[in-house]
Formats: sequence, structure tokens, C-alpha cells
Amino acid sequence: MAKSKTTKSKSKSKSSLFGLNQRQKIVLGSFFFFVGLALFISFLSFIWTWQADHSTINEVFNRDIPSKNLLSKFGAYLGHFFIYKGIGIAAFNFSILVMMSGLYLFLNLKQISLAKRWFWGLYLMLIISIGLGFFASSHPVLGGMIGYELNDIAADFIGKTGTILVICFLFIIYLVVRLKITPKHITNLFRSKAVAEDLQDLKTEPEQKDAEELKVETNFTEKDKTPADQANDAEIENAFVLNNEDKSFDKQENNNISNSESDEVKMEVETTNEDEEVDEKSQKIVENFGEFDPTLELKNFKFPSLDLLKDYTKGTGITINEKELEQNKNKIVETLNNYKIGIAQIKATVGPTVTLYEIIPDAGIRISKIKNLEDDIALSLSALGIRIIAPIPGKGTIGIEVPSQKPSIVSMKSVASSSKFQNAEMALPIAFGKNISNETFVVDLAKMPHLLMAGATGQGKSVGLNVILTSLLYQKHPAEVKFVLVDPKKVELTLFNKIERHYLAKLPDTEEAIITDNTKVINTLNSLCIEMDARYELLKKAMVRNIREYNVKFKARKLNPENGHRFLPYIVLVVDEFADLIMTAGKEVETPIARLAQLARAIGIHLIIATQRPSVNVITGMIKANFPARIAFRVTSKIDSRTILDAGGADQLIGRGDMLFTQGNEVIRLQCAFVDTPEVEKITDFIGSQKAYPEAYQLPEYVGEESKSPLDNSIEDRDKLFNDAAEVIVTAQQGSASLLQRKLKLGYNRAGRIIDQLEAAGIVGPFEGSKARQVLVPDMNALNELLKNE
Ligand SMILES: Nc1ncnc2c1ncn2[C@@H]1O[C@H](COP(=O)(O)OP(=O)(O)OP(=O)(O)O)[C@@H](O)[C@H]1O
Repeated sequence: MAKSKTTKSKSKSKSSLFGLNQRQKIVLGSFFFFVGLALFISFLSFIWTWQADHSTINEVFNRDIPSKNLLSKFGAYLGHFFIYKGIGIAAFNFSILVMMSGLYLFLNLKQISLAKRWFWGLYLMLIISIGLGFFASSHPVLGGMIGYELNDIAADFIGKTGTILVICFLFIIYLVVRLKITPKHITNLFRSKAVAEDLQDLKTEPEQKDAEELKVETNFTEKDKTPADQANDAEIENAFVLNNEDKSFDKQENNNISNSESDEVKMEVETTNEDEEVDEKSQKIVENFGEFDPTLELKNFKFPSLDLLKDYTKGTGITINEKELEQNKNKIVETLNNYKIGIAQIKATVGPTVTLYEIIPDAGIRISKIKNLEDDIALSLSALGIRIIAPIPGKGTIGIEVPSQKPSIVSMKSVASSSKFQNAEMALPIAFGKNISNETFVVDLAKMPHLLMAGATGQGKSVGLNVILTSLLYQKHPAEVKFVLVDPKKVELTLFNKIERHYLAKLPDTEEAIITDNTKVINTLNSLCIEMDARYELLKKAMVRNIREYNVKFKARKLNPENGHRFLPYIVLVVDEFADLIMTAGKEVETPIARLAQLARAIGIHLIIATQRPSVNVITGMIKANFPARIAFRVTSKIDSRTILDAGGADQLIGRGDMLFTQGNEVIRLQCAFVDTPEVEKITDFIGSQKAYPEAYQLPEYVGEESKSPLDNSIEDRDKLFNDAAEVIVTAQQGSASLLQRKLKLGYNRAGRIIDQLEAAGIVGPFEGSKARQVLVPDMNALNELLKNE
């Protein structure tokens, strides 16, 4: 399986033909190129020599009979086969296609566009062959035998007229679909030509006439002129002016006409041209360079192999304890009988930690009656964690889940190696664990689109978070997903520090990517909101509805990076202890989280929030409403279960990764996969040891709330480093708090305060969201002047 993963990672990074490596491609490419060239030369030579070689063509192996073809017998035979017996001179196209295939392989270009070229190349060959077979049937070399025969057959069935119609139709298909030539193109072409000619005429006409009139004028001199002449002159002059005006009017009119004509036309031409140009441009770039590959910067990145994970089941899988099954069955039947509930049928499904007994009660028994016996059945089975599902949705049976005496661990290895996970075509696939029927349960985080996770301490939350992160590490390249990790407990997620420059995102100028400080969480959440707004803006510009469409368009090189477009990785925000955050920061955290949860699904930001205390003041209505997907590990009370799932049941779980998952409607019982810290460490070590990006993914800068507080303009209260800070800002002409943090080695809050004071002093402009503030003082002289005059 490990192998399959590595091959998968390889195939992800390369679009390889039958798995050929670069060298093999060059050799094969050269081979095809020369074969194509040989064919071309043979065909060319065949045109002149075929008559001479024709009578001896069957004597290929007779060395005494020479051949006139440049490639001798071989060439003559190929020419005979492809041109005479085949498709006529259209065979040249074949040799060109073979050469081109060689070049594609040699230069390692995308094979998809090659396939397209072949398709249309063969299509064109067919049309040419049939066309020439029809119009030049007396020259067999032109249309070839195939062209001739096809025409013959066509003539028999649809007659000559029908054949012409078919040829024309096939030709039009080629023009429209392949060459994208439409009648509109042609009329536009003629019109623009006509307009150009008109303009040219207009340009040359007045020049010629002016010259003629000048000639006339020079024949008269002022002296010779009588008053009548002068009057005449004036007339002539007027006429001349008028003439000129006329002409200029004409010209204007002509221009107007041509303009209005071309306006109409141009508008159409321009829009169609522009669109097609962009399309054609992007198509050309894609043809030449292939699609944009976001993984290119880390193209040698290797996904971790599954060997890094431990196999807790040691290949044995779950063991079925027949005795236990029988005992439980008897107890269930007995207990129900005690309450006069007869059972028509009973069936057991053995899961990794829980066995599901499905019963069909006798006719006329009320379901609620069984449901009410939950505690009694639990008592009689003397087992924790009995859950009764009455009825099982979509099945018409009643389920009683009974924990096994010897639960088996579901290893991360077993779920990660399952074909369900390996072949998952999901944006953010997560292999959570196994369901009651022992099937691997894989879901797409992108579809959830946010996840709320709760469970009392020690019931498997942290393991669950690790399972989610590990799943993504096994499936997604660092270019495709970034994590923002919030870990107030400071210990749970530290291991992921090693992959900071691969997979983590952080605020600019912060040291640690994993956020352990609650005040920084607020900035990060707000920064994510800014990122969200920026991404929405990009989506709007690209005229797409979600990140998937956006990235597809970007990969197809239809979005220009010069216009701010970039490949957008998914961002997964993980908050390990949400209760702690809400307690300390309250609304400041709740508002951006709710905003992200409401809006971020389309732009690829997904939240995972875990808490030990699923009480209503932590999981507020606003949070709950925006987190349809929820996971409950074992909780201590029914109320907690209701808070998290809107249903009971989580209080009856057995712990150690036993969990309930809901995505809005059905509640599914799952055994969470188990991944231990050493395993996660191995994976992060493996990834961390590989080439990384120069830095972690940068989130947009967010300047804290304090910048919005009333400006403090008193000079005495200014920071000691106020003047130094002003100097730094004015010299760099960049009003950012992070610049001060770096240059003056200040903490975030102090730098923010100084920026406020600089704003109050009129040195920098007001807060502008993600952008740096404007610096209002142009140079040091102006600054000194300003400070002196204060
Ligand atoms: N899926 C699982 N399969 C088997 N055992 C598990 C599983 N998940 C957790 N456990 C066991 O439960 C213990 C506690 O798990 P975990 O640390 O995830 O709990 P937690 O809910 O995060 O606790 P806390 O909130 O105190 O950090 C683990 O050390 C492990 O022994």
C-alpha cells in the first residue's frame, strides 16, 4: 500500500505516458520524429518516382531491382502503401503527426492536446482523401485507393450530389469545430477589410485633389487678378473651403459611417475577439506549457508512506466472539420477553468496538416501548454504552448497540490504506475510522463544511484531531492545503511545528505558527476574515462561484496572476480548546468565527472546533447554527449530548474514540481511528525533512482593534520610541506595525500603540484593513519640521 501511495504521489507530480521517465521519453520521442521524417521524405519522393517504381513494387525483396525513391525500396513501398493504396497525398499529414508526436514526447509536452491533434489530423486526412477521390478521381495518387473506394461506395448509395453534400458538411465541421471559423468571422474579416480600404481611399483622395488645386492656383498671380477675378477668387476660395469642408465633412461622415458601422461590428468583434483571444491565449499557453501546476515549487515532495503508521490490529482484524454474541442475544431476547415484547428476528453486525443487534419485534409492538427499556436492557446486559436506535433510519428495524468485551483498535494505518480513502475524489478527504459494519468511513471536510467536536476529557478528541490532520497530510500536497492551528493547551499540536513551512499558515511577523496565545487568536481570526473577503473578491473577478471552479480556471491559465489571481489553497482552521477561548475572549472570538462559518465555505476556509465543555455558553446558538457537522465523543451528561448533537446518545458512548457523527440528519456511530503521538511525530519528521517553502503561508496582516480606539494625541504620553518609530516609518514610507515590530524589536501591542500615536500626530493615515497605512510625511526633513512645530 505504501508503494501505491508513492506511485500515486509520483503520478500526481507528473503526467507521465505509460509511466515513462524523462530519458525514455527522449529516446522514444526521437524515434517517432525520425520515423515521421522518413515517411515524409518517402512520400515526397514517391510523388515523382511512383510511376517508375510502380511496376516493381511487388519485388521489394529482390535486391537486383533498384528503386528511384530517395529511401529506396523502403520509401517506395511506404509511399505505395500509404499514398497509392491508402489515403493519397493526405498521407503527408500522417507523417507530420508522427513527427509531432515525437516532438511532444521529446519536449515532454501535454499529451491531451496531442490526442486532439491526432483526432483532427486523421479527420482532415479523411476529408482530403474523400474530397480528392471525388474531384480528382483520374489521379489515383491524390485521393488514394481509400478516397476512390469511399467515393465509389458513396456514389452508389447517395449519388454524386449526396457525396458532394457530405464532403461539404464534413469540411464545415472541421472549419467550425477545429479552426473555430464561423460565418461571423468571415463577414467581420470582409467588413474590416472594406473599412480599411475606405479609410485608405479617404486618406489618399484629398491629398490628390489638394495637389491638383494647388496646380490651378499657381497659374494665377495676384497681379493678374481683376475685381471680377477677385470676386471669382473669393468664390473659388469659398468653394475651396467648402470643398475642403465638404471633404472633411465627407471624411467625418465616412469616418462616422465606418465608425458607426465598425462600432456595431467592432463592439461585437472586440468582445468576441477578446474572449476568444484570452481563451486562445490560455489554450496556447496550456498547449505549450501544460496546465498550471501548483505543486511545481515542491515538485519533488513525497507523501509520507503508510509504513510510518503502526498497525495495532496486526492483520487480525476484528475477532468475532461467538459465545459473547450468543450470550448478548439471549439476554436481549430475555429482557424484552420480560416486558412482553416478542422478537420476530434478530441479526448481529460486529463492528470494531460495538456490535449492533438488529431486531424486528413481533407485529403490534410499539417502538417507544422498546426505547423506554434502554436502561433495563443495559442493566441486564451489565454493559456500559448501550444505545438503542429505534427505528434504524431506512431499515425498519430496531438497533441495539452493545459494546464488545474486547474492543479492537482501529488503526490509522488500516483506514488510511483502505481503497475508499486512497481513491477518494474529495477536496479534503478525512478517514475518520470505521462504522458499525466495520467499513472505513471517509468524509469530505469541504462538504461539511465546518466541524464541531466535543467530548469530555480523555475520550479521544485530540486523537480525533490528529486523525483529521494526518488524513489531510496523506492526501494533500502542501500547495493544496494550509492549516491554521490554535492550541491553547500548548502541547497537543506542537508536533505540527515541524511542518510549518510546508503546511501551516500564520500572520506576518509572528514567530510561532501554532497559536497558543488567545489575543493572537483574535487577530488570526480577523485576518482570516480579511483573507475571506479578498478571496471573494478574486472569485467575483474570475466570475466563478467557488474555490474549486476558481482553481480549475486558474490551472487552465485563464486567470492572469498579474491581476492579483493566485492559486488558492484550502485553509483549515483547527481550534483545540474552544471553551477556553470563548471564556477569555467572548464576542471578539465568536463574531469572526460565526462570520467565517457563515461565509467561508465557498472560498475554501473550513473550521474545526473542539471543546471539552459543550455547554450552551460555549457552543452558542450562533455557532451551532453554522456548524451542521458535529462529532461527539463521550460526554458526561445527556444535556451535553443534546447541546452538541441535538440528540442524546453521546453520554452512553464507551470512550476511547467511540463517537457519534452527524452531518445534519442521521447520527452515525463510529469508532475513531487511533493515531498515536509517535506516529504523528514520524509523519511530521518525514515531511519536515523535505524541501519546504521559504516561509509559512502568509495570512493578511490585521491590525488589532486598539487602532480603532480614540486617538491619543497627548505628547507626554507618547512611547519612548515614538521618534525612532516615526523615523523608521518615514524612511521606509510604509505605515505598518509589523515593520516597527521588526525594526525596533517590539511586541505586537506596543507597535500597534505607536502606530496609533503616529496617526494622531498626522504621520500616518488611518487604518485601511489589510493594507499598510499611508505615510503622510514625505521625508525626514518634513518629519523634523513637523515634530519641531508640535
Ligand atoms: N480512537 C481511539 N482508539 C483507541 N484508543 C483511543 C482512541 N482515542 C483515544 N484513545 C485513548 O484515549 C486516550 C485519551 O485520548 P485523547 O488524548 O485524544 O483525549 P482528549 O479527549 O483529547 O483528552 P483531553 O481533552 O484531556 O486532551 C488516549 O491516550 C488513548 O489511549
